[in-house]
Amino acid sequence: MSKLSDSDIKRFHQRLITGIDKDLNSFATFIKDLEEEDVVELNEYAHSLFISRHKERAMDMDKLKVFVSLMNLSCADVKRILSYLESIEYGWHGNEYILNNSCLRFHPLNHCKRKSSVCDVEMAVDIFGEIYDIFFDKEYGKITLFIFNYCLTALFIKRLNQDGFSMPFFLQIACDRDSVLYQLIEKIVEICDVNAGLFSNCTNDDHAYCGYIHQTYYPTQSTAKDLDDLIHNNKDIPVIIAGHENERYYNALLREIANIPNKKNVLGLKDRFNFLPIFICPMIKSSFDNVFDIDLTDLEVSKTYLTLLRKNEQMLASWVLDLVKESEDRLFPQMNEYSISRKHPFSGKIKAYINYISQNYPDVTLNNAKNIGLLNFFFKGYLRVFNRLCTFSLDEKFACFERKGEMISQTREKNIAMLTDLSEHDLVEFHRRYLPSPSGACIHDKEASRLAKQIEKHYRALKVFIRVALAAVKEDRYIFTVDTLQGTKDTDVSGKIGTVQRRMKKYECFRVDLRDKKSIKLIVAEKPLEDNSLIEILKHKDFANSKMEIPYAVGFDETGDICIEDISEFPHLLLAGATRSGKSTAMMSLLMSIAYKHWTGDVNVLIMDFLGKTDSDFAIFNNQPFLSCPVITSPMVGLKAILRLHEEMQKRLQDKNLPNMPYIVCVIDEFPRLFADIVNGSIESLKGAMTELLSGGRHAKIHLVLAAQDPVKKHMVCGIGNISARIALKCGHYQNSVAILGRKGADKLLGKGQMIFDSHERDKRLQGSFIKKTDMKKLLDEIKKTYVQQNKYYFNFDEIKLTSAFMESGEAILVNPKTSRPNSEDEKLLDAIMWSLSQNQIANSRLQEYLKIGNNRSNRILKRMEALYLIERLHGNLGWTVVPECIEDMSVEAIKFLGTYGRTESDINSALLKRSSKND
Ligand SMILES: Nc1ncnc2c1ncn2[C@@H]1O[C@H](COP(=O)(O)OP(=O)(O)OP(=O)(O)O)[C@@H](O)[C@H]1O
Repeated sequence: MSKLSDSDIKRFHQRLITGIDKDLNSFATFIKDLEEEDVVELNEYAHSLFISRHKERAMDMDKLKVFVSLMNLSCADVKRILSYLESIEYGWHGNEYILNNSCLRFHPLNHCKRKSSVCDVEMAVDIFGEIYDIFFDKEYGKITLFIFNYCLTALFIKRLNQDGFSMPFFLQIACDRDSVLYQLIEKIVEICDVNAGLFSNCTNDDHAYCGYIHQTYYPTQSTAKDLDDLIHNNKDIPVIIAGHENERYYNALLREIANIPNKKNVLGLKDRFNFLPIFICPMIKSSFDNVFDIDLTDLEVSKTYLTLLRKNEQMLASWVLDLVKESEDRLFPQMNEYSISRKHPFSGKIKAYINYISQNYPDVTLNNAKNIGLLNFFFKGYLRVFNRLCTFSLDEKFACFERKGEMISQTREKNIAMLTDLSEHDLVEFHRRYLPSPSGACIHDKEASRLAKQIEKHYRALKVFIRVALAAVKEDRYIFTVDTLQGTKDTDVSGKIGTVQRRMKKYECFRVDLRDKKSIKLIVAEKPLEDNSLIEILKHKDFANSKMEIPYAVGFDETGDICIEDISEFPHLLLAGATRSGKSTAMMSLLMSIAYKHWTGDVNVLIMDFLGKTDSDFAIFNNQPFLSCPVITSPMVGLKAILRLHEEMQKRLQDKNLPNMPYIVCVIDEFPRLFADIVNGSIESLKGAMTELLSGGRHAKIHLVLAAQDPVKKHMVCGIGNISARIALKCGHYQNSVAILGRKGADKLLGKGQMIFDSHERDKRLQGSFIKKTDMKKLLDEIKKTYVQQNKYYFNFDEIKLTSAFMESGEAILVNPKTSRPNSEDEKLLDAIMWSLSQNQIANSRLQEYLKIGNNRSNRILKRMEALYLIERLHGNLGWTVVPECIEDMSVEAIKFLGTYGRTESDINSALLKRSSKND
């Protein structure tokens, strides 16, 4: 019964079933209840009954087939057990590898993979030359080296598993089915399949006796069957799983296999999952943490290189066979009896090597180090085969490599060591290039790793394929880098972010940062981000060491990094946003940055605040030595200040001492109000001065910072087109965002200092810096103490002088006193204003009483006074408060009105004086 055909077995089976039906039934029940291990044991028992010598194994399998057929199991079960029994026949059995190829197995002296000895150094030089040309070819060497070593590892996968090692990655390569590269990979896999025969080298008459032909695996529609086939028939050999013709089944199988390491125990595959396939597909679409994806669709391998590999296939394949058959010698030459008897002989050596890799290449992730360590470990062993083939003396030296342009002569051991060092280096390079930071590899933080996987999963469900890797963990956030896999665009990642965030409810902050052209960043945090400490930036070493002329601590970017910008580079800045969006806060930060950095008088500052509040928030800076004059709140004075600044610019441009002069930064809050309150005659000169300051100010070291709620052209009046640095805070309407940035976006900001900043770099999204008033006060006090005025060109601007100079100037707003007579309504208004200026508060009833007029008329007058910014309604309809405390607080229109009817500056001042004396 040396070779039974299937029909023989069937016939025999049938006879036995009818003959001893009863006994078989009880045996069948018995066998059905057996565990997997029991079947193994039964098989071993059968082995001990039937097998005595290796040579008889082929026949033993037939006997086993009959044995199993007797069990009266269902056809599918019989097939399963038979395939299992067949599969356990070859591959690793302890330290021995049983070949599946009858010719290689039974004709050790006469088969296609015989090795020939290397008898002299000339031959050694030739062989080393060929090895070098194959594995270290500049263009294709690294690919070959990587795949070849991966295949060597696949041969030892069972032994690795037994020693508690698993490969961190399965391998998936994208390449064209008709490419030379595909043929190259097939050839490498075939060379490394120890069982495959090399027919061109066969000296036996009938090479069908080989009994084994290497085959690529093509997935079918039954993933379970595929898996069964692969596990049983492709264990302990490298195999390609090809996905060019059956993409759907291929993807299903890849997903199943990629998930197996997680559920090996559940599936009962713990000791049987001994294969390491290479997946090859036309295009990489999937994304798994444990699949090393390499897209080589653009690589064109030369035919000459493939020919070189083919030419050497006999040598290469015979070395593989030797490595496997003599693995104890090749891989563990110094292993003593003690280590052989140990349960895990591999572990120590490989672990030490992996540690060495991760220490020597700190940028390489842990899993990559493991991969490199394992791959090069087998390559080292592989090269050692050569050593055994050499019959010449160990001490004999030969030169086959160059170092620094010179051939170096050294022993063969040294030559081998040089090649293994080279392969280590190339493998590291290869990993750096193709697997820079896979998720789950460099993510040491458990939570981050879990999060990365979740993110990938949610995106995958939306058909967006990405690989997520951790870039940094900051106190309250994770920053991931995202690599898109083929077919996925960057915009797919940002487009689906909302859906992914909704599915990951725990994380309130989920942002994609696409600014860095090279990589996408994903910032994930449980709470909305709250970096805004101005003090943190001011005390940061980058701020202290900054060589910028006028550094401004703008805020924090999405990843939590600080952002500092140079005001002198802007050269002017427009800052705009809705009310309460954070404009004043941003300007405070800018002023604090100047105060903190420049305490020797190299930057002078002018602050104007036209918000119309009685107490300007900027008043906190009054008396700070870097200020050229107290905060200006009156547009009239503002007008004069701009004219003076313009004059200063012209003066400076003629002055050769300009380089030594301080910078002047002029900050104007609610800039449009400056124009609103200036009468026609002065508007043109103000416009002209502003426009010239904006275009030429930088050359005179003068920089403007303009803030506005609504920066539409007609409000800004002067040409702001050449203000290239712009900060948009939250806008109420997208049109405002367009007015500031030229595009939408700022309308989507959340407020509270969130900003979009365009300067030399566009579209920076920042959280503006913030400092509490109390801290600001403390800090300013400290700054004041340390301030030393060193710059002798200090730009001093005296507000009082400004006011009177303005009043005296030809452009005075008070036109020809006593030239007009008021009509009766104006007369009443005139009286009402003069009377009100002497009051703190007024009420409709009191006004009626004072002017002796009725309710309607009084209401009209109050409305006109409100329009002139003279009074403001109190809460709860409790009357009006009178706004101006001094003449500078009065609007230009009001002064003009009074002037038209002959009221002079001294009239106004004496009315105001009455009020202040009342307060005293
Ligand atoms: N960078 C920031 N971080 C945190 N909170 C901020 C920030 N900027 C502003 N805020 C908050 O928003 C409030 C309004 O800010 P701010 O007064 O600067 O706005 P604004 O745009 O100048 O308002 P308005 O136009 O009414 O003057 C502040 O009181 C503060 O609480």
